[in-house]
Amino acid sequence: MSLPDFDPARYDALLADKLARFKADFAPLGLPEPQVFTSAPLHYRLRAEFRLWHHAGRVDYAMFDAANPKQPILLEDFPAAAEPIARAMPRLRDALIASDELKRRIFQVEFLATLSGELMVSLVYHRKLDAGWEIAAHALAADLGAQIIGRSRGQKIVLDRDWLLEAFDVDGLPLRYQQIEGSFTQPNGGVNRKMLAWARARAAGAGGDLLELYCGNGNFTFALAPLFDRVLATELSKSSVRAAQYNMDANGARNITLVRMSSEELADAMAGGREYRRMQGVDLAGYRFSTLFVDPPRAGLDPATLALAQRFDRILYISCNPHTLRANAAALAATHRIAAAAVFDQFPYTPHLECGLLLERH
Ligand SMILES: C[S@@+](CC[C@H](N)C(=O)[O-])C[C@H]1O[C@@H](n2cnc3c(N)ncnc32)[C@H](O)[C@@H]1O
Repeated sequence: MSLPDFDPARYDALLADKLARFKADFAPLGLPEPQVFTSAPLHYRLRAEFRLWHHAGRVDYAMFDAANPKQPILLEDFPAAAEPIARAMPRLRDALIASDELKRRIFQVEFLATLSGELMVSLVYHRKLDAGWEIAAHALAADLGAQIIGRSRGQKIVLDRDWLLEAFDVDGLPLRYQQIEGSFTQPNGGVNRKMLAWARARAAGAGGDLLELYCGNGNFTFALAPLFDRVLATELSKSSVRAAQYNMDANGARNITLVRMSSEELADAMAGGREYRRMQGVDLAGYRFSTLFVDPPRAGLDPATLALAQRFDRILYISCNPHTLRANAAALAATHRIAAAAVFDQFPYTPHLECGLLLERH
């Protein structure tokens, strides 16, 4: 795949193509007309990662085209990057060029920004980082107004904190999220807010309790929890669960139980399988689940989780991969129909499309 051409003049036509493909793929499953949620055409990405290319005494941001992987494409800027990243990019490059401590054997930089305006910059090296690096990095952190992390093999130096605090509202509901370096967060902040609002609108009125799998740092959990009596939310990644725990307090959530468990384990526990120590104190049988919410990785739902989903009257499914979503929806077609659909243009100028389905029992 070649690098995207970020041309806002092409935005509408590219999205129309993706939408047409999505509608054609899902038509045999009885897809209702999807709601379409657009992205900002530029400066929409809250995460960006670049290689750093050393040449002629300087260093530049580089990306590689899969068709020509040995030839770096040097970048002056990155039009997709959110404003805090776009502002920091030239300043960071100039600071690297000016400081041997910061520049020596650096090979990668990862940016994470928030809608609340925070910024984290992870600098990744092929050498051990020492006190000299830390002094230079402190000056850089002050200059950029950013959290700086230094990484090399087996080493991670955090100058202040390795997380950001995101803050925004959805439907007037204020939401706060700790986002830990290296953990999953939705890349397109504006589109993420639209996904949260769509999920809330589809979940409204269901009542009862919610079971959520793949909850990450609680991105959807805290937006959906006020619509249900109780929520049981599960996630595999330790750091995401740690962030979700922090976010319980940050959002004043009182009706959520969070368990670190894979979807396969949760499906097994719900099917009356083996006893899980992590489920001690959780009265699974006491829940009155009306709705299952899933936002799985690209692979979609595994067979055990699909079998669990079959038992729910309502399944709200957010997916970053229409192919696995289609396969899962087809597997559920005997029991569930598609009651509502949406596409979210999280990844403009690429073939990727985020989508959502509300599946209801026939
Ligand atoms: C697409 S992300 C969604 C996270 C969250 N819903 C959000 O909006 O930020 C998928 C999440 O599934 C988690 N995950 C991956 N495999 C899993 C599994 N087998 N069981 C449970 N969670 C898993 C990942 O750690 C990641 O947090």
